Amino acid sequence: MKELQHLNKYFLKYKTNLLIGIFITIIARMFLLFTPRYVKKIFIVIEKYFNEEMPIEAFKAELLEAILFIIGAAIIGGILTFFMRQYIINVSRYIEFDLKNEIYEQYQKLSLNFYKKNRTGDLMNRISEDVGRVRMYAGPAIMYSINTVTLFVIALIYMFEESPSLALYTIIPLPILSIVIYKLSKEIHRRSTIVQEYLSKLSTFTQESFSGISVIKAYGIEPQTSANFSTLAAESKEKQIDLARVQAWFFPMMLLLIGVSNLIVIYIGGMQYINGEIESIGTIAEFIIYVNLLTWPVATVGWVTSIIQQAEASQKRINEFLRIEPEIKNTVETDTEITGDIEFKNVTFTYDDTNITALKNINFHVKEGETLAIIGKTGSGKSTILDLIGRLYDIYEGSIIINKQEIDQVNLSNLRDSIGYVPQEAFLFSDSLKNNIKFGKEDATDEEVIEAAKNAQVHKNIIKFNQGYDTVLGERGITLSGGQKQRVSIARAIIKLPKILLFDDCLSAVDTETEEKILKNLNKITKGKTTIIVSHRVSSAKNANKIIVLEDGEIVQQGTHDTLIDIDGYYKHLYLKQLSETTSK
Ligand SMILES: Nc1ncnc2c1ncn2[C@@H]1O[C@H](COP(=O)(O)OP(=O)(O)OP(=O)(O)O)[C@@H](O)[C@H]1O
Repeated sequence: MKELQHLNKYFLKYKTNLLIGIFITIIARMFLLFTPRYVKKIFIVIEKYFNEEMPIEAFKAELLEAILFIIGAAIIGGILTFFMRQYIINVSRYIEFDLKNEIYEQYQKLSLNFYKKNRTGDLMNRISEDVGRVRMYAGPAIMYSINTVTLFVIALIYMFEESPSLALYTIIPLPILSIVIYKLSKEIHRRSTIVQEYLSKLSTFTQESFSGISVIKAYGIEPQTSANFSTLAAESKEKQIDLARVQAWFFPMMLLLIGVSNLIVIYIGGMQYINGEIESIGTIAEFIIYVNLLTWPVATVGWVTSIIQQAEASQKRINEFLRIEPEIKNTVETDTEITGDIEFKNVTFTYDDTNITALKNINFHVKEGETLAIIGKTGSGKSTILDLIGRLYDIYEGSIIINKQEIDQVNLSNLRDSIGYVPQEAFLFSDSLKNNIKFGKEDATDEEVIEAAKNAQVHKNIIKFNQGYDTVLGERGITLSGGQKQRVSIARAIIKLPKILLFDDCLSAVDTETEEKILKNLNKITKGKTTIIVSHRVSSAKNANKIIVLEDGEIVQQGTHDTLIDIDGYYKHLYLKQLSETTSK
């Protein structure tokens, strides 16, 4: 229960609703327990009438009174049960909502490293399945526990008042029932976890085959994919059948134990009646109702125990995430005005998960409004430089100076707000094109969206779609070509008119002619803004104020286009190669 203490703050938050719910539960159970007593009363009245100890009028009046009481208690009990669920189950839904938000907020705070170390499925499970299990504790488990305790205490008092020995015999099978249900619930949970795993395997498999359908078709491997699917589906079916087999035991076991309890009451009660130890046969009827009323609550003791165990395990997993301190923290509360002056001083950076030293002793300085181009082979560390400027990772060797201040002394949200970043792999949301562009600036007008799209050379493509800017993109923008996606992504970054623009090889999928046009537009837009362009093409770099060439994480050349084409090295090589490619076309 230690882990579940995390929920106490929520119980405290919703204490009023919870207390009302508990109060209503107690009252509702009291009404429910009127019934057996009045059933006994009816038996006594009937016995008296047949023994001619009561006149017919009195008999009718007493009978009517007892029946009305039973009906009244059932109606009131029913209404109260409705409100009991309304209060307690609703509290569990509020807690579920709060907990989901708490986890989601924590996810947003955590750095990229966290996402690399944890699988997406795991992250999703914590917020859906684990929270779902915890909710079962916060709602049903609490409700059924109060229900059981109240019912049990009141019924036991009534039963011991009537006949202590019969009461004792009646409750003997109940703990056995509880244990059996507990064992069954545990086994059901174990098997349903396996079923759940198979269901996620199946959905991952189908999702991947749908996303990769073009590859599957191109390679003609549909029969193989279908066979793999059938195997997985067959295994999943077996697990479902395993689960159904244990579940099928649940009700027969309950019925068996209720039957045994009823027999005990009838047998022992009958003997006691014959021996004159109990005054009326009505007592036996009363006890039979108690047994039936108590069976379900007692069975829930086992069920609730297993719910609490599952909730504890789930909350433990949730707490593990909630306790993680974000690696990248904002330590500056006051606003920092970002001008766009960026300097790297002896920066060496190693990714701690792969131990790859992506940058070695990097030094450069881009002044406000300047353009820096970074050229280099794949894996040379270009993207890493951009990630460090956005402080997606912290460095431990050297320093990154923004606005003449160490990067960790700059207000993190100000820094990120002032960056327009175009990643290497454009990611578009399943939303309209307009909203995808406005993502960079929520309050942008339609004119601003169009202007940004024009500058990114994608406006003409967009207006060709039937719904223009309102065209909704499928998952990851599958309806757009690679080059179109890149340009929408550029429009998203430039609509913000940020102080710093970071382009990570984002023109790789557009032809050189369009690249030329975009670069020309960018020239206008990026006036006064610090721009860093990562590219494999000399055409993207040639107009930059500074060019650095990276190799294996080190700067091997730096200068301007004019100086670098005169020096023998990677840049000149690339320039001549790309020049000959253009002229041979
Ligand atoms: N998130 C990461 N975690 C661990 N290692 C990484 C990560 N990102 C990059 N690396 C490693 O760091 C090195 C530099 O990668 P980086 O992406 O910066 O290169 P790049 O020059 O941008 O390459 P490309 O032109 O192919 O995009 C590579 O060896 C890469 O495997």
